[in-house]
Amino acid sequence: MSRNSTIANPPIDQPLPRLRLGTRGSPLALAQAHELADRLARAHGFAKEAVAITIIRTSGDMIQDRPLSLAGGKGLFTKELDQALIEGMVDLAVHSAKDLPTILPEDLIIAGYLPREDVRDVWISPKAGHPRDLPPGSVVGTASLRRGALLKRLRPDLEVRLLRGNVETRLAKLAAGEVDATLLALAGLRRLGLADKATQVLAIEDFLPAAGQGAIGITTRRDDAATLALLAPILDPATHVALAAERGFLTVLDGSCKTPIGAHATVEHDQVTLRGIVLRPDGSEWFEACESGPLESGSLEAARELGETAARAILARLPEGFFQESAQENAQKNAKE
Ligand SMILES: NCc1[nH]cc(CCC(=O)O)c1CC(=O)O
Repeated sequence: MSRNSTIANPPIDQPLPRLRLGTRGSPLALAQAHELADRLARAHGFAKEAVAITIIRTSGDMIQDRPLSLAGGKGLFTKELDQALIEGMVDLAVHSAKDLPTILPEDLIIAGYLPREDVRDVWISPKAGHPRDLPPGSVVGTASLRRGALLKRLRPDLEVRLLRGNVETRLAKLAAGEVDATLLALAGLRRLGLADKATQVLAIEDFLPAAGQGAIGITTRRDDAATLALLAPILDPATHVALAAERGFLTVLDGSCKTPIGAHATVEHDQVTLRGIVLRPDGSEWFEACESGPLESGSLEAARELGETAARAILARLPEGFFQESAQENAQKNAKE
């Protein structure tokens, strides 16, 4: 660049805030990162390019051959992102809230969540419009213990098989006839522009979603006031309250991904309502709870306690040895495959 051109073209842009955003590299993670970057840029009137998206590969992305519940469970999608934040390589990280562990490293916090997408699961099958209509003995692929157990609750005769990979990979395996049907989150399909692949959106009563499903969570360093201030206008308080309740529920029960657990909280008419369920992996037995309480202003703590109360109501009713049996059942089933 010659000296002349520099003089002729003085910088006219405002200095851009440089935010480095860490994300996994899957198409869904990238779609979520772009959604966050767009919202930040719109809220502050700066160019989207001011948010530098940095892809970070996580252990969860590398393990493809076994269920993540056997590979260490929660944290596999976040550990490397956490490290990048702590080391100051990135200023914020974006996650599917569903994949965020209940405990974060001391230096990090969940700054909040974007407004939640539809929380429901969908059914995808060329063979039947609903799980009820699938021929006896058909094979359904899923990597989710929760979806497998909820499905077996409705249809004990179906075979549930492990189906891993990102959303597109799973759809390709279904199209290739590896399984007769699969279940996915509507939110993920929407973000990928693939919502038309859904055969049927499943009722929340039959398929209670995973804690955090449909929400995008953002983590930052606890002491990074500048990043937290930039995020404030785009975060959704109602989603944060609902997620606090769902995560409270999960924390008391089991964060290890070895038990099928569903949790869904809503915030309406100044009330928080949480429904939770714990099932045996084969869907033969289940335990439910529902808790409601007033929404006090800024009451993340109250919401978390509500979730914990619901979880304790279930814990009190679980047969002795429930979690060990569940983990064993899970391990045996996977050993057979
Ligand atoms: N574990 C993978 C994952 N994490 C978040 C979503 C969907 C998007 C969301 O729930 O926000 C998915 C795929 C799926 O469950 O279909």
